[in-house]
This record gives sequence, structure tokens and C-alpha cells, in this order.
Amino acid sequence: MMTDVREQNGARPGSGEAGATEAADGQTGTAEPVASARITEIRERIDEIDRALIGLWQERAALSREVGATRMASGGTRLVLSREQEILERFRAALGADGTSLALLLLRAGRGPL
Ligand SMILES: C=C(O[C@@H]1C=C(C(=O)O)C=C[C@H]1O)C(=O)O
Repeated sequence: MMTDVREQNGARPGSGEAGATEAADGQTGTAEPVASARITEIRERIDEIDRALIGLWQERAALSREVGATRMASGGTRLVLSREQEILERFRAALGADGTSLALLLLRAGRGPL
């Protein structure tokens, strides 16, 4: 089945339907030069943040795996659910329901699925 993908302005990407706006704005989503320049600038910082988040995500997962391996090698448990609850609550308190979802993904990235 064909899915009808449209940009925010209602045009199908690449269809030429958007006319001047899509042709002139490059990838910022606006043809207005000041707004477009500001968006490009902001996006540079967004890209930096994304790189940092990815690096931190990978570092956290590696550390979590190391804790698990160290604990199991010493006869301990794979998981410590009270610690996981503490982390879930930290993210929920700071970010709400999305924080809980994010923390569940973070935990899974380290110790694997429950
Ligand atoms: C990393 C640990 O092991 C597991 C993974 C956790 C985590 O990724 O934060 C938390 C609790 C444990 O189930 C730990 O106990 O600190």
C-alpha cells in the first residue's frame, strides 16, 4: 500500500508541489533567509547534542554491562531491581512519563532485556 508522505507544508517531498518554498529553502523548511540561517545555526548545536547523547548512551551501556559481569563473576545477581526503581524514579521525576520510557530503554541497553 502507498503511504502518502507530506512535508509540514502539505507538499509531497520531491513532487515539486511545494513550488518556491521547497526549491529555495534547502533543507531548513523555510525560504526566509534570516529564519533559515538561524535554523542552520541551531541545528549545529542540536547535532552536537545528539553526538554527545549517543556517546553517553554507549558509555553508560558499557559501564552497566561491566557492573553486571563483575557482579555475576563474584556470585551476585544479574539485576538489582531496587537500583533500577531508583533510576526509573529519577527519570520520571525529571521528565515525566517520557522519562520513564527513556529510562527503560537505557536500562535495557546495558543489562539487556528482562
Ligand atoms: C549497572 C547495574 O546493574 C543493573 C543495571 C542497571 C543500570 O543499567 O543502571 C541498574 C541495576 C541493575 O539491574 C547496577 O547494579 O548498578
